[in-house]
Amino acid sequence: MTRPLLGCIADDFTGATDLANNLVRNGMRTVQTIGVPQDDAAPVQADAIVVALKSRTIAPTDAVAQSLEALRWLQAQGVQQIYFKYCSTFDSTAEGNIGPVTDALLDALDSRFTIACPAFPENQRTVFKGHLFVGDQLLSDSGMRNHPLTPMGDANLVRVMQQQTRRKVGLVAYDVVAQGPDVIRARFAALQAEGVQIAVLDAISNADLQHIGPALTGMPLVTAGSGIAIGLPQNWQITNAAADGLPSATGLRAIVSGSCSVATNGQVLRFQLSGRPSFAIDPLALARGDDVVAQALAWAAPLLQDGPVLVYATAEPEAVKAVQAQLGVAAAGELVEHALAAIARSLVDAGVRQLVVAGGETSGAVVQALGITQMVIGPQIEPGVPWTSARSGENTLHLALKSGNFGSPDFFTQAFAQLHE
Ligand SMILES: Nc1ncnc2c1ncn2[C@@H]1O[C@H](COP(=O)(O)OP(=O)(O)OP(=O)(O)O)[C@@H](O)[C@H]1O
Ligand SMILES: O=C(O)[C@@H](O)C(=O)CO
Repeated sequence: MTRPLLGCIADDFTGATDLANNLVRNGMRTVQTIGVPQDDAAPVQADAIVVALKSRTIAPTDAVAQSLEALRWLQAQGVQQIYFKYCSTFDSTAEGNIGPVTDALLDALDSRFTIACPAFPENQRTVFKGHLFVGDQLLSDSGMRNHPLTPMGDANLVRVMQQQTRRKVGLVAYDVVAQGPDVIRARFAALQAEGVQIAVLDAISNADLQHIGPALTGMPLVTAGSGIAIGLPQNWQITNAAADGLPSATGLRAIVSGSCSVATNGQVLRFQLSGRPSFAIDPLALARGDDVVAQALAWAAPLLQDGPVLVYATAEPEAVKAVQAQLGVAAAGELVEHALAAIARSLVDAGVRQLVVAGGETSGAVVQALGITQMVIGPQIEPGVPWTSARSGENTLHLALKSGNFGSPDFFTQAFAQLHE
């Protein structure tokens, strides 16, 4: 029997598969659960467990409560280390939820020190002198400054984190990280002597992540994006080459996209330009009560044999703002998520077994509508996005949950080519 070593709490669903992907690629057999499993669920046989929550933008007290519930369940599984996964763009507000959840987990673990590091160099997220870069831009100059729910107007992570926590925040800067684990550990000790309990870490390459990993051995809580996971499996001497096996893919192919990020807008356009069929969801038609779900399915039915087909609500920022002005931000989001989730379920009823979903909130809604409770992580499609397999009722599905900002322009056309049938 395999005892899980690493227990992870992810604050959204695409972020959870992103983390699980990095663990699998580095040899850890990983199971992803949707929400906290019921008490009577069978013990998980894996090296790592990722509990996917939808807690990024909910009220801080709810995010804390859900994260503590996940912690208790992971502790009951016997894990040795807890990993709180947030976005590589540190998506949060002045209230949280990264700070409050970190504080609550440290308290519950009776621990006095952890790190904070969203670096994911393979996806162009780097941290230098405590500042987060997205590609060549500071976080605060990137598209994230206009995010509707978690606008990021400050790239200085020590300052951002300090606003959200009652603990003292410090920095382990690049010159230390570059010197390897022993020097990093010595800096942790020096910071603790100064009363620091949360250390932001610089990292600009995978080599840095490999330096950081061993310095985290035995630390009860790690808080990070998915990048830090790249350096952790070596701490348990795990090199499980068969970590990414999935069953053969079957059935029809579709994409459901509710992400309005720059990357997803480009991917939708590229899919359309390649001549593949697509169906746009109009949120105002949904609000009028039109049966858009039935219309989408009637459109898709004759096309599915020659799929993939794309059903999308993805739109440019001006169009989204216009809809939000009429319906309200939260109501528009929920309406579209609901519709896309119902469409995904109907597509599966119609025989779709290979499904790409774009957007974290959208993925959450779709996965819940499909009644999925666990996902097996398979091979990586592109950095941060693996194929997974999951049971939905009687069916086995292949699912790819794509974070809004991840993936090359050809992602929607390329993803299916990587599945073997
Ligand atoms: N045309 C639209 N008008 C208004 N809201 C929309 C529209 N299309 C999608 N939405 C909503 O926008 C939100 C997009 O969030 P989602 O998390 O799915 O994507 P994302 O933020 O790009 O992804 P990620 O969280 O992975 O970065 C959802 O709530 C979705 O329902
Ligand atoms: O870390 C990231 O950027 C992603 O896994 C994510 O969380 C997007 O929602």
